[in-house]
Amino acid sequence: MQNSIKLPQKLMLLGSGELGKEFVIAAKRLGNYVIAVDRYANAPAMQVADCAEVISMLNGDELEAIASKHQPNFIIPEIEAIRTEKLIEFEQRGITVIPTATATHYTMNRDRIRELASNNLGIRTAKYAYATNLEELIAVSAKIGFPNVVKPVMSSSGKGQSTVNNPSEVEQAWNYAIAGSRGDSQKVIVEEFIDFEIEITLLTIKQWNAPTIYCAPIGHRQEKGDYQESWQPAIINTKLLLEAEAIAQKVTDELGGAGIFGVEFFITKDEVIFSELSPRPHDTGMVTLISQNLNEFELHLRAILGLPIPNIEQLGFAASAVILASEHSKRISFTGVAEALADKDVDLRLFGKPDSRPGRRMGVALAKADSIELARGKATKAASKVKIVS
Ligand SMILES: Nc1ncnc2c1ncn2[C@@H]1O[C@H](COP(=O)(O)OP(=O)(O)OP(=O)(O)O)[C@@H](O)[C@H]1O
Ligand SMILES: NCC(=O)N[C@@H]1O[C@H](COP(=O)([O-])[O-])[C@@H](O)[C@H]1O
Ligand SMILES: [Mg+2]
Repeated sequence: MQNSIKLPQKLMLLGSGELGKEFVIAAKRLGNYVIAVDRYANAPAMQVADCAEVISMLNGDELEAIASKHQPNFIIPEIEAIRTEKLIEFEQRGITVIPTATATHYTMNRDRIRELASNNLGIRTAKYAYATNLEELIAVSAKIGFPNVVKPVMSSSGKGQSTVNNPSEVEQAWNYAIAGSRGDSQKVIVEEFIDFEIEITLLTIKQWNAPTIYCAPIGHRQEKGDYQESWQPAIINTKLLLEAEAIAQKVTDELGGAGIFGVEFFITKDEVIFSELSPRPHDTGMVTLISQNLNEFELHLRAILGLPIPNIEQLGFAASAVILASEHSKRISFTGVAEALADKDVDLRLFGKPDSRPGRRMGVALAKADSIELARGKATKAASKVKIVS
Protein backbone atom coordinates (compact mmCIF):
# COMPACT_ATOMS: atom_id res chain seq x y z
CA MET A 1 0.00 0.00 0.00
CA GLN A 2 1.39 3.34 -1.05
CA ASN A 3 2.15 5.92 1.63
CA SER A 4 0.24 8.77 0.12
CA ILE A 5 -2.92 7.58 -1.55
CA LYS A 6 -4.79 9.63 -4.15
CA LEU A 7 -8.50 10.25 -3.57
CA PRO A 8 -11.15 9.49 -4.68
CA GLN A 9 -10.85 5.72 -4.65
CA LYS A 10 -13.51 3.37 -5.99
CA LEU A 11 -14.84 1.20 -3.17
CA MET A 12 -17.14 -1.77 -3.64
CA LEU A 13 -19.04 -2.65 -0.47
CA LEU A 14 -20.32 -6.24 -0.27
CA GLY A 15 -23.25 -6.01 2.14
CA SER A 16 -25.24 -2.82 2.57
CA GLY A 17 -26.85 -2.89 6.00
CA GLU A 18 -26.65 -0.36 8.82
CA LEU A 19 -22.92 -0.84 9.31
CA GLY A 20 -22.30 -0.34 5.61
CA LYS A 21 -24.44 2.79 5.58
CA GLU A 22 -22.27 4.52 8.19
CA PHE A 23 -19.16 3.34 6.38
CA VAL A 24 -20.41 4.83 3.11
CA ILE A 25 -21.14 8.12 4.87
CA ALA A 26 -17.54 8.18 6.13
CA ALA A 27 -16.21 7.30 2.66
CA LYS A 28 -18.35 9.91 0.92
CA ARG A 29 -17.23 12.60 3.35
CA LEU A 30 -13.76 12.14 1.88
CA GLY A 31 -15.19 12.18 -1.63
CA ASN A 32 -14.75 8.51 -2.54
CA TYR A 33 -16.91 6.67 -5.06
CA VAL A 34 -18.92 3.80 -3.55
CA ILE A 35 -20.80 0.92 -5.15
CA ALA A 36 -23.10 -0.64 -2.56
CA VAL A 37 -24.05 -4.29 -3.08
CA ASP A 38 -26.58 -6.51 -1.32
CA ARG A 39 -29.15 -9.20 -1.92
CA TYR A 40 -32.08 -6.78 -1.90
CA ALA A 41 -32.82 -3.35 -3.37
CA ASN A 42 -32.78 -0.09 -1.43
CA ALA A 43 -30.66 -1.52 1.39
CA PRO A 44 -29.46 1.11 3.91
CA ALA A 45 -25.98 1.68 2.42
CA MET A 46 -27.40 1.88 -1.11
CA GLN A 47 -29.37 4.95 -0.03
CA VAL A 48 -26.15 6.94 0.47
CA ALA A 49 -23.81 5.35 -2.10
CA ASP A 50 -23.07 6.46 -5.67
CA CYS A 51 -24.67 3.38 -7.16
CA ALA A 52 -26.05 -0.01 -6.16
CA GLU A 53 -26.05 -3.60 -7.38
CA VAL A 54 -28.45 -6.32 -6.25
CA ILE A 55 -26.91 -9.80 -6.56
CA SER A 56 -26.38 -13.00 -4.62
CA MET A 57 -22.96 -12.45 -3.03
CA LEU A 58 -22.62 -16.23 -2.64
CA ASN A 59 -22.58 -16.53 -6.43
CA GLY A 60 -19.10 -16.18 -7.96
CA ASP A 61 -20.38 -15.35 -11.46
CA GLU A 62 -22.56 -12.53 -10.18
CA LEU A 63 -19.62 -11.13 -8.19
CA GLU A 64 -17.47 -11.36 -11.31
CA ALA A 65 -20.03 -9.48 -13.39
CA ILE A 66 -20.18 -6.46 -11.04
CA ALA A 67 -16.41 -6.39 -10.43
CA SER A 68 -15.79 -6.34 -14.20
CA LYS A 69 -18.43 -3.68 -14.69
CA HIS A 70 -17.21 -1.28 -11.97
CA GLN A 71 -13.47 -2.11 -11.69
CA PRO A 72 -13.15 -1.11 -8.00
CA ASN A 73 -9.80 -0.43 -6.31
CA PHE A 74 -11.04 -1.93 -3.04
CA ILE A 75 -13.57 -4.63 -2.19
CA ILE A 76 -14.89 -4.22 1.32
CA PRO A 77 -17.00 -7.05 2.74
CA GLU A 78 -19.72 -5.95 5.17
CA ILE A 79 -21.27 -9.36 5.85
CA GLU A 80 -19.88 -12.89 6.22
CA ALA A 81 -21.88 -14.72 3.58
CA ILE A 82 -19.82 -14.07 0.45
CA ARG A 83 -18.24 -16.45 -2.07
CA THR A 84 -14.78 -15.93 -0.58
CA GLU A 85 -13.00 -18.12 -3.18
CA LYS A 86 -13.92 -15.40 -5.67
CA LEU A 87 -12.39 -12.72 -3.43
CA ILE A 88 -9.11 -14.65 -3.52
CA GLU A 89 -9.25 -14.47 -7.32
CA PHE A 90 -9.95 -10.72 -7.24
CA GLU A 91 -6.99 -10.20 -4.91
CA GLN A 92 -4.73 -12.13 -7.28
CA ARG A 93 -5.88 -9.77 -10.04
CA GLY A 94 -4.72 -6.74 -8.04
CA ILE A 95 -7.91 -5.56 -6.32
CA THR A 96 -7.33 -4.90 -2.60
CA VAL A 97 -9.75 -7.03 -0.57
CA ILE A 98 -10.29 -5.82 3.01
CA PRO A 99 -8.75 -6.87 5.29
CA THR A 100 -7.48 -9.67 2.97
CA ALA A 101 -9.29 -12.31 0.94
CA THR A 102 -7.88 -15.03 3.19
CA ALA A 103 -9.13 -13.24 6.32
CA THR A 104 -12.67 -13.10 4.92
CA HIS A 105 -12.38 -16.80 4.11
CA TYR A 106 -11.29 -17.60 7.69
CA THR A 107 -14.05 -15.56 9.30
CA MET A 108 -16.91 -16.53 7.00
CA ASN A 109 -17.48 -19.74 8.96
CA ARG A 110 -17.06 -20.11 12.70
CA ASP A 111 -15.05 -23.34 12.39
CA ARG A 112 -12.17 -21.89 10.35
CA ILE A 113 -11.47 -18.94 12.64
CA ARG A 114 -11.94 -21.13 15.71
CA GLU A 115 -9.36 -23.63 14.42
CA LEU A 116 -6.97 -20.79 13.62
CA ALA A 117 -7.28 -19.24 17.09
CA SER A 118 -7.47 -22.37 19.18
CA ASN A 119 -5.32 -24.89 17.28
CA ASN A 120 -2.82 -22.80 15.32
CA LEU A 121 -2.35 -19.94 17.80
CA GLY A 122 -3.11 -21.73 21.08
CA ILE A 123 -5.57 -19.06 22.27
CA ARG A 124 -8.03 -19.91 25.05
CA THR A 125 -11.59 -20.37 23.71
CA ALA A 126 -14.66 -22.15 25.08
CA LYS A 127 -14.38 -25.93 24.70
CA TYR A 128 -16.04 -26.84 21.41
CA ALA A 129 -16.92 -29.57 18.96
CA TYR A 130 -18.71 -29.87 15.63
CA ALA A 131 -21.60 -31.93 14.31
CA THR A 132 -23.03 -32.47 10.84
CA ASN A 133 -26.14 -34.44 11.88
CA LEU A 134 -28.34 -34.91 14.94
CA GLU A 135 -26.69 -38.17 16.05
CA GLU A 136 -23.27 -36.51 16.06
CA LEU A 137 -24.65 -33.53 17.94
CA ILE A 138 -26.11 -35.82 20.62
CA ALA A 139 -22.73 -37.53 20.98
CA VAL A 140 -20.54 -34.39 21.09
CA SER A 141 -22.96 -32.48 23.36
CA ALA A 142 -22.53 -35.20 25.97
CA LYS A 143 -18.75 -34.66 25.81
CA ILE A 144 -18.95 -30.86 26.04
CA GLY A 145 -21.53 -31.07 28.84
CA PHE A 146 -24.56 -28.90 29.71
CA PRO A 147 -25.46 -26.12 29.48
CA ASN A 148 -23.88 -25.53 26.09
CA VAL A 149 -24.44 -23.24 23.12
CA VAL A 150 -25.26 -24.60 19.65
CA LYS A 151 -24.76 -22.38 16.57
CA PRO A 152 -24.68 -22.94 12.82
CA VAL A 153 -21.08 -22.55 11.62
CA MET A 154 -22.39 -20.07 9.09
CA SER A 155 -24.65 -17.44 10.65
CA SER A 156 -24.47 -14.10 12.41
CA SER A 157 -26.45 -11.92 14.81
CA GLY A 158 -27.42 -15.03 16.77
CA LYS A 159 -29.41 -16.61 13.92
CA GLY A 160 -29.96 -20.31 14.63
CA GLN A 161 -28.21 -20.08 18.01
CA SER A 162 -29.59 -21.59 21.21
CA THR A 163 -28.49 -22.49 24.71
CA VAL A 164 -29.07 -26.16 25.48
CA ASN A 165 -29.68 -26.97 29.13
CA ASN A 166 -30.01 -30.75 28.98
CA PRO A 167 -29.99 -33.70 26.53
CA SER A 168 -33.73 -33.43 25.89
CA GLU A 169 -33.21 -30.03 24.20
CA VAL A 170 -30.54 -31.16 21.72
CA GLU A 171 -32.90 -32.10 18.88
CA GLN A 172 -34.69 -28.77 19.03
CA ALA A 173 -31.32 -26.96 18.97
CA TRP A 174 -30.25 -28.96 15.91
CA ASN A 175 -33.44 -28.10 14.00
CA TYR A 176 -33.21 -24.45 14.99
CA ALA A 177 -29.55 -24.23 13.94
CA ILE A 178 -30.16 -25.80 10.53
CA ALA A 179 -33.14 -23.52 9.91
CA GLY A 180 -31.03 -20.45 10.85
CA SER A 181 -27.93 -21.45 8.87
CA ARG A 182 -26.88 -19.17 6.03
CA GLY A 183 -25.69 -20.63 2.74
CA ASP A 184 -25.70 -24.37 2.14
CA SER A 185 -23.89 -25.48 5.32
CA GLN A 186 -25.30 -28.29 7.52
CA LYS A 187 -22.61 -28.02 10.15
CA VAL A 188 -23.02 -26.73 13.71
CA ILE A 189 -20.61 -25.89 16.50
CA VAL A 190 -21.40 -26.74 20.10
CA GLU A 191 -19.57 -24.70 22.74
CA GLU A 192 -19.16 -24.97 26.47
CA PHE A 193 -21.37 -22.28 28.06
CA ILE A 194 -19.13 -19.58 29.55
CA ASP A 195 -20.51 -17.95 32.68
CA PHE A 196 -18.77 -14.63 32.07
CA GLU A 197 -18.83 -11.47 34.20
CA ILE A 198 -18.88 -9.24 31.14
CA GLU A 199 -18.38 -9.64 27.42
CA ILE A 200 -16.57 -7.07 25.37
CA THR A 201 -15.76 -6.08 21.83
CA LEU A 202 -12.24 -4.79 21.42
CA LEU A 203 -12.18 -2.69 18.27
CA THR A 204 -8.73 -3.35 16.86
CA ILE A 205 -7.35 -1.24 14.03
CA LYS A 206 -4.76 -2.90 11.87
CA GLN A 207 -2.91 -0.45 9.65
CA TRP A 208 -0.78 -0.96 6.51
CA ASN A 209 2.22 1.04 7.67
CA ALA A 210 1.66 1.81 11.35
CA PRO A 211 1.22 -0.19 14.55
CA THR A 212 -2.05 -1.83 15.55
CA ILE A 213 -4.16 0.36 17.83
CA TYR A 214 -7.26 -0.24 19.95
CA CYS A 215 -10.39 1.59 21.00
CA ALA A 216 -11.47 1.57 24.63
CA PRO A 217 -13.28 -1.74 25.28
CA ILE A 218 -17.01 -1.89 24.57
CA GLY A 219 -19.23 -3.84 26.95
CA HIS A 220 -22.43 -5.38 25.62
CA ARG A 221 -25.51 -7.31 26.50
CA GLN A 222 -26.96 -9.88 24.14
CA GLU A 223 -30.27 -11.71 24.05
CA LYS A 224 -30.76 -14.85 21.96
CA GLY A 225 -27.30 -14.22 20.51
CA ASP A 226 -28.17 -10.73 19.28
CA TYR A 227 -26.91 -7.44 20.66
CA GLN A 228 -29.37 -5.33 22.68
CA GLU A 229 -27.16 -2.61 24.16
CA SER A 230 -23.50 -1.67 24.26
CA TRP A 231 -21.47 0.82 26.23
CA GLN A 232 -18.01 2.35 26.28
CA PRO A 233 -15.71 2.31 28.14
CA ALA A 234 -16.30 -1.13 29.65
CA ILE A 235 -14.61 -1.31 33.02
CA ILE A 236 -12.29 -4.29 33.19
CA ASN A 237 -9.10 -5.08 35.02
CA THR A 238 -6.02 -3.61 33.25
CA LYS A 239 -4.17 -6.91 33.23
CA LEU A 240 -7.08 -8.64 31.49
CA LEU A 241 -7.42 -5.77 29.03
CA LEU A 242 -3.74 -6.02 28.10
CA GLU A 243 -4.19 -9.76 27.65
CA ALA A 244 -7.17 -9.15 25.36
CA GLU A 245 -5.12 -6.65 23.34
CA ALA A 246 -2.29 -9.13 22.96
CA ILE A 247 -4.71 -11.82 21.75
CA ALA A 248 -6.36 -9.37 19.33
CA GLN A 249 -2.96 -8.45 17.93
CA LYS A 250 -1.96 -12.09 17.54
CA VAL A 251 -5.13 -13.06 15.65
CA THR A 252 -5.26 -9.96 13.46
CA ASP A 253 -1.55 -10.27 12.61
CA GLU A 254 -2.22 -13.81 11.50
CA LEU A 255 -5.11 -12.63 9.30
CA GLY A 256 -3.11 -9.71 7.87
CA GLY A 257 -4.19 -6.75 5.74
CA ALA A 258 -5.71 -3.57 7.11
CA GLY A 259 -8.99 -2.36 8.58
CA ILE A 260 -10.92 -2.47 11.81
CA PHE A 261 -11.74 -5.77 13.51
CA GLY A 262 -14.35 -6.33 16.23
CA VAL A 263 -12.65 -8.86 18.49
CA GLU A 264 -15.11 -10.45 20.93
CA PHE A 265 -14.09 -11.74 24.35
CA PHE A 266 -15.78 -13.26 27.37
CA ILE A 267 -14.23 -11.90 30.57
CA THR A 268 -14.50 -14.01 33.70
CA LYS A 269 -13.12 -13.10 37.12
CA ASP A 270 -9.57 -13.95 36.11
CA GLU A 271 -9.63 -15.03 32.48
CA VAL A 272 -9.95 -13.63 28.99
CA ILE A 273 -11.65 -16.06 26.60
CA PHE A 274 -11.58 -15.37 22.87
CA SER A 275 -15.00 -15.81 21.25
CA GLU A 276 -14.90 -14.67 17.62
CA LEU A 277 -14.08 -11.67 15.47
CA SER A 278 -15.52 -9.58 12.65
CA PRO A 279 -12.98 -8.36 10.07
CA ARG A 280 -15.05 -5.17 9.75
CA PRO A 281 -16.95 -2.72 11.97
CA HIS A 282 -18.99 -4.43 14.67
CA ASP A 283 -22.65 -3.88 15.54
CA THR A 284 -21.83 -3.24 19.23
CA GLY A 285 -19.32 -0.64 17.97
CA MET A 286 -22.18 1.61 16.83
CA VAL A 287 -21.75 3.26 20.24
CA THR A 288 -18.65 4.92 18.76
CA LEU A 289 -21.02 7.03 16.65
CA ILE A 290 -21.36 9.10 19.81
CA SER A 291 -18.44 8.06 22.02
CA GLN A 292 -15.31 8.82 19.98
CA ASN A 293 -13.76 11.62 17.91
CA LEU A 294 -13.41 9.07 15.09
CA ASN A 295 -16.11 6.41 14.96
CA GLU A 296 -15.44 2.80 13.97
CA PHE A 297 -16.48 3.49 10.37
CA GLU A 298 -14.11 6.42 9.97
CA LEU A 299 -11.36 4.34 11.53
CA HIS A 300 -12.06 1.46 9.11
CA LEU A 301 -11.90 3.87 6.17
CA ARG A 302 -8.66 5.50 7.31
CA ALA A 303 -7.03 2.14 7.93
CA ILE A 304 -8.14 0.84 4.51
CA LEU A 305 -6.89 3.91 2.64
CA GLY A 306 -3.66 4.11 4.65
CA LEU A 307 -4.63 7.50 6.08
CA PRO A 308 -3.18 8.55 9.45
CA ILE A 309 -5.00 8.01 12.75
CA PRO A 310 -3.13 10.43 15.03
CA ASN A 311 -5.44 9.95 18.03
CA ILE A 312 -8.59 8.14 19.08
CA GLU A 313 -10.27 10.19 21.73
CA GLN A 314 -12.87 8.53 23.95
CA LEU A 315 -15.45 11.19 24.81
CA GLY A 316 -16.78 9.76 28.08
CA PHE A 317 -19.53 7.42 29.24
CA ALA A 318 -21.72 6.43 26.32
CA ALA A 319 -24.17 3.72 25.32
CA SER A 320 -26.25 2.38 22.44
CA ALA A 321 -29.56 0.51 22.52
CA VAL A 322 -31.23 -1.20 19.58
CA ILE A 323 -34.64 -0.50 18.07
CA LEU A 324 -36.12 -3.81 16.93
CA ALA A 325 -39.16 -4.56 14.82
CA SER A 326 -41.83 -6.81 16.26
CA GLU A 327 -43.75 -7.60 13.08
CA HIS A 328 -43.47 -8.29 9.38
CA SER A 329 -44.16 -5.16 7.38
CA LYS A 330 -43.32 -3.63 4.01
CA ARG A 331 -44.34 -0.11 4.97
CA ILE A 332 -42.10 1.26 7.66
CA SER A 333 -42.58 4.49 9.57
CA PHE A 334 -41.43 5.56 12.99
CA THR A 335 -43.25 7.49 15.70
CA GLY A 336 -41.82 8.77 18.98
CA VAL A 337 -38.71 10.23 17.35
CA ALA A 338 -39.28 13.68 18.85
CA GLU A 339 -39.82 12.18 22.31
CA ALA A 340 -36.63 10.11 21.98
CA LEU A 341 -34.57 13.12 20.98
CA ALA A 342 -35.91 15.38 23.73
CA ASP A 343 -33.22 14.27 26.18
CA LYS A 344 -29.83 16.00 26.14
CA ASP A 345 -26.91 14.10 24.51
CA VAL A 346 -29.16 11.60 22.79
CA ASP A 347 -29.09 10.75 19.09
CA LEU A 348 -30.71 8.20 16.81
CA ARG A 349 -29.90 6.29 13.67
CA LEU A 350 -32.91 4.97 11.74
CA PHE A 351 -31.46 2.64 9.16
CA GLY A 352 -34.06 2.94 6.38
CA LYS A 353 -34.50 -0.82 5.89
CA PRO A 354 -37.37 -1.18 3.42
CA ASP A 355 -39.15 -3.91 5.36
CA SER A 356 -39.26 -5.51 8.78
CA ARG A 357 -39.55 -8.93 10.34
CA PRO A 358 -39.84 -9.78 14.04
CA GLY A 359 -36.53 -9.01 15.76
CA ARG A 360 -34.99 -7.17 12.77
CA ARG A 361 -32.79 -4.26 13.87
CA MET A 362 -34.28 -1.09 12.38
CA GLY A 363 -32.45 1.60 14.31
CA VAL A 364 -30.27 2.41 17.28
CA ALA A 365 -30.38 5.02 20.04
CA LEU A 366 -27.14 6.61 21.24
CA ALA A 367 -26.52 8.50 24.48
CA LYS A 368 -23.83 10.12 26.58
CA ALA A 369 -24.10 10.78 30.33
CA ASP A 370 -22.10 11.09 33.55
CA SER A 371 -21.84 7.36 34.20
CA ILE A 372 -22.22 4.12 32.26
CA GLU A 373 -25.43 3.33 34.16
CA LEU A 374 -26.95 6.70 33.25
CA ALA A 375 -25.85 6.42 29.62
CA ARG A 376 -27.35 2.91 29.34
CA GLY A 377 -30.58 4.09 30.94
CA LYS A 378 -30.82 7.06 28.61
CA ALA A 379 -30.12 5.04 25.44
CA THR A 380 -32.60 2.33 26.43
CA LYS A 381 -35.26 4.91 27.25
CA ALA A 382 -34.76 6.69 23.93
CA ALA A 383 -34.92 3.39 22.01
CA SER A 384 -38.16 2.46 23.78
CA LYS A 385 -39.82 5.72 22.72
CA VAL A 386 -39.37 4.91 19.03
CA LYS A 387 -42.20 2.79 17.65
CA ILE A 388 -42.32 1.15 14.26
CA VAL A 389 -45.71 1.56 12.64
CA SER A 390 -47.03 0.35 9.30
N1 LIG B 1 -20.00 -20.27 24.55
C1 LIG B 1 -20.78 -19.28 24.97
N2 LIG B 1 -21.03 -19.11 26.29
C2 LIG B 1 -21.83 -18.12 26.72
N3 LIG B 1 -22.45 -17.25 25.92
C3 LIG B 1 -22.25 -17.37 24.60
C4 LIG B 1 -21.41 -18.40 24.05
N4 LIG B 1 -21.39 -18.25 22.71
C5 LIG B 1 -22.17 -17.20 22.43
N5 LIG B 1 -22.70 -16.66 23.54
C6 LIG B 1 -23.59 -15.49 23.62
O1 LIG B 1 -24.23 -15.29 22.37
C7 LIG B 1 -23.75 -14.08 21.75
C8 LIG B 1 -23.64 -14.26 20.25
O2 LIG B 1 -22.70 -15.27 19.97
P1 LIG B 1 -21.73 -15.13 18.74
O3 LIG B 1 -21.00 -13.85 18.82
O4 LIG B 1 -20.93 -16.37 18.63
O5 LIG B 1 -22.83 -15.10 17.58
P2 LIG B 1 -22.94 -14.30 16.24
O6 LIG B 1 -24.15 -14.87 15.59
O7 LIG B 1 -21.66 -14.39 15.53
O8 LIG B 1 -23.21 -12.83 16.64
P3 LIG B 1 -22.70 -11.50 15.90
O9 LIG B 1 -22.75 -11.76 14.43
O10 LIG B 1 -23.72 -10.49 16.34
O11 LIG B 1 -21.34 -11.23 16.45
C9 LIG B 1 -22.44 -13.77 22.43
O12 LIG B 1 -22.11 -12.42 22.31
C10 LIG B 1 -22.76 -14.23 23.86
O13 LIG B 1 -23.58 -13.28 24.52
N1 LIG C 1 -23.87 -8.88 13.63
C1 LIG C 1 -23.69 -8.56 12.27
C2 LIG C 1 -24.44 -7.28 11.91
O1 LIG C 1 -24.95 -6.58 12.76
N2 LIG C 1 -24.49 -6.97 10.62
C3 LIG C 1 -25.22 -5.84 10.11
O2 LIG C 1 -26.57 -6.20 9.90
C4 LIG C 1 -26.88 -6.15 8.51
C5 LIG C 1 -27.90 -7.19 8.11
O3 LIG C 1 -29.08 -6.82 8.68
P1 LIG C 1 -30.48 -7.54 8.27
O4 LIG C 1 -30.35 -8.98 8.71
O5 LIG C 1 -31.52 -6.77 9.03
O6 LIG C 1 -30.62 -7.43 6.77
C6 LIG C 1 -25.55 -6.28 7.80
O7 LIG C 1 -25.59 -5.81 6.48
C7 LIG C 1 -24.67 -5.47 8.73
O8 LIG C 1 -24.81 -4.10 8.52
MG1 LIG D 1 -20.56 -12.23 17.94
